[in-house]
Amino acid sequence: EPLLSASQMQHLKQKGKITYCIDPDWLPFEALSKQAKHTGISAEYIRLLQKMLPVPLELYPTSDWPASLQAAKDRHCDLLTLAMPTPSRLEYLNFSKTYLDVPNVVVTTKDKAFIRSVADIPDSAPIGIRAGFGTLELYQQRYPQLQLVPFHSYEQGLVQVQAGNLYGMLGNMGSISFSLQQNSITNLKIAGRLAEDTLLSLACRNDDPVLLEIFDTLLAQISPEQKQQINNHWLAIRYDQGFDYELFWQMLLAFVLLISIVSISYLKLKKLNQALTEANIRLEQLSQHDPLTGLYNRQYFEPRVQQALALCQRQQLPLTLAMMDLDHFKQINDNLGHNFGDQCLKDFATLCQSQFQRKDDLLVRYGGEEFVLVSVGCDAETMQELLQDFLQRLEAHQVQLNKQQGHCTVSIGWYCDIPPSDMDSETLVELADQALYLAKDAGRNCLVRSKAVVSSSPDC
Ligand SMILES: Nc1nc2c(ncn2[C@@H]2O[C@H](COP(=O)(O)OP(=O)(O)OP(=O)(O)O)[C@@H](O)[C@H]2O)c(=O)[nH]1
Repeated sequence: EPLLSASQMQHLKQKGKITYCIDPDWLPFEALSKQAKHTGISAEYIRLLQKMLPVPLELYPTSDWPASLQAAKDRHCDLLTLAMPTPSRLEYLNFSKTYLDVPNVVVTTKDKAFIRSVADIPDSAPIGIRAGFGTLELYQQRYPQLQLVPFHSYEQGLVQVQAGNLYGMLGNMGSISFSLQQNSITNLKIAGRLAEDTLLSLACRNDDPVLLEIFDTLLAQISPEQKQQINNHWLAIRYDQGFDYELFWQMLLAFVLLISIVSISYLKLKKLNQALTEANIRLEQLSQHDPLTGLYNRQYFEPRVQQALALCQRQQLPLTLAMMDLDHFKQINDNLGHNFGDQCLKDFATLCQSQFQRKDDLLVRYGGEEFVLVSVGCDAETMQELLQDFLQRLEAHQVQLNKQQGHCTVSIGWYCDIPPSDMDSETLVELADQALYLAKDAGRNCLVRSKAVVSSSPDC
């Protein structure tokens, strides 16, 4: 089926040819080459349209765009290839449906914020725009608050943006990108896309309404794929979205929030860990120490004495184990009260700690009023002196609680020797214990060394 009706065909044949005007300097959309040839996007559309027409499409060359508009007004040409419908143009032109839709963008220096709409352009900031184009008319009408400064070329405007005299330059993405590339401008950025696109149509002289019908029909024949191919050829210029400050701040805020949450959680966790560590230390303390005297308890003693024994056996060192039992402690309790008894135990422990201060000395509350000293490496002579001195210091010490006063003494059975390799800790304790009984038997407040159990008399 033919595209055009018989009457439309007849009309065209009567005309003989169709003349058109272009903007001779508006790449990538259209231009006249040095060889006076029509080039750019509209040239490709003209080629496609020509294939569907029975009569030639003929370029009517002009010196500039206003001259093309004037030529259309004067009916020197039947068509304008790419034009925006504006009220003034509608007086002498009809416009086809939009066949080219190009985003409008704003170019600024790189330090400016991202622009999403006209509202993001600061008040009274001068914005450059191409003079004589439909876009100027459109923005003047829609946004009277904008300080639009018309320029006769994009280049002139962009230079002013670079110089800081303009906040930005507004224009369609195709022309702007082309101008940036042509002039090798790299210190500007496309700061944002505006809501309104440049919608371009084919304009036909309005005294010949059949022309509009014909070109609307023919343009509808051009497939989206063909349009895409043309666009890809001329408009596929990658452009920098610019630095999105809004996104940057949002991301920074999110980052700060995240860091805060992590830090707070970390601090809470650290506090909990600290509390846990402290609780563990306390627990360990409790599990290893006697609460009344602060000395190690019997539970702690068992593995330690085995370690000390093994060490001395291995390294042939003298090992001391002194079993110390307070004398007549029941009587002290009975006569002066249980609290006074407690005070005696505490004072005993304090004196003991001050007497046996070596790093490896182990002092243990072994039972009620029974204590053990384990010491590694000290020879028997020195130990004898230390223990003897301790007996005297304890005897001389006055225990005081409230207004009560008293003294306590201790009996000590002690082992001090390089332990034989077959000796175990139970035997060691037993030897000291036996010596302690001898010390008790000998009248208390004295020392008995286990080795000398049989042969020597107590050292009381
Ligand atoms: N105040 C007080 N007394 C305790 C504690 N643990 C044990 N005792 C008492 O210590 C006394 C030990 O008495 P005994 O075993 O008869 O020994 P003793 O009276 O010291 O007699 P000898 O050891 O033979 O000199 C008992 O009366 C216990 O109640 C304690 O933590 N505090």
